[in-house]
Amino acid sequence: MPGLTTDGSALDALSDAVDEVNVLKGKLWHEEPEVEATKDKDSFRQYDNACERVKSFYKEQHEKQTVAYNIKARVDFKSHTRARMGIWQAMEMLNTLVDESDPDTDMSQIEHLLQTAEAIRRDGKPEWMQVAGLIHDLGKLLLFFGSEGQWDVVGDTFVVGCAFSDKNIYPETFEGNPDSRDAVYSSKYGIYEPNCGLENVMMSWGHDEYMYHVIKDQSTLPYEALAMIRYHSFYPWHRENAYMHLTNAKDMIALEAVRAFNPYDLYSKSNEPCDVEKLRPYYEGLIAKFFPPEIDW
Ligand SMILES: O[C@H]1[C@H](O)[C@@H](O)[C@H](O)[C@@H](O)[C@@H]1O
Ligand SMILES: [Fe+2]
Ligand SMILES: [Fe+2]
Repeated sequence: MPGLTTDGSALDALSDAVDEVNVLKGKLWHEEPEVEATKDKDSFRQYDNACERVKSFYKEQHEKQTVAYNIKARVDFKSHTRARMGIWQAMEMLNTLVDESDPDTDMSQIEHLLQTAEAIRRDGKPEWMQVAGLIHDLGKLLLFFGSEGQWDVVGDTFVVGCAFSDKNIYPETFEGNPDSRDAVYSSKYGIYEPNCGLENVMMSWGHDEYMYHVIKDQSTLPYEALAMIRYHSFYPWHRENAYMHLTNAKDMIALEAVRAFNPYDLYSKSNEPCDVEKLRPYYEGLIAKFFPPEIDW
């Protein structure tokens, strides 16, 4: 700040205050997530014995998510606004989608969003985190906004532009991706510098990345909420520790956030359906705290 002089003791006081805020924040959301699941937690994400629908989804996705496609998707995204509507309206619009990549839920998307948010709320987590749960999959609206299929909307995400990690689901299916035969794109660092930070890498295009770009300047949600949304499908990273050679110190904050969020997203899928109309007033109140009535999509 121009003209502001800070002596040593003012800096100490500031750093104490930051510590205090972190402790408070920590109490609120880093602590061990407690989420009930009505089935065994190890029975989620069983891809070896998943149905054909899931297997053929990933084969197609892994073959088609190339660097060239990802650049095109970002240019398309920036070139126009697809819709203007509020968050609740977006949730209703999404409701007709059946996610072909998901072995764990047959529920509608609005149910899944409310189940995630409700699990976070029951565990006493802050409002911004409940909102992150409520909206984290809204990027699947891409399907109604001219996506090429489900392969560029849903499923786990990974990095393009460098070697595909074998910690991805069905890693052998990347053989059909032309980038795996490109000398640069198939090397460990590819087009990236070591530890350049995830902000500087190109994630496979889909609902996480799209939703992050939609809300980053249109809501007052904190960085941790944006990270939860942007990386919630990046299982090879947040669950398997892959791609760490590209991450930096800031990403460790994102990682902590995504790991705190993940159990609510995954394990709430087995829970009882929610009463949408009963919950609506509560969540509309929360949405209004972080979003204007309508946003650009
Ligand atoms: O099946 C997918 C899963 O692989 C993703 O990681 C998740 O974010 C999607 O919402 C889901 O439905
Ligand atoms: Fe998702
Ligand atoms: Fe989800």
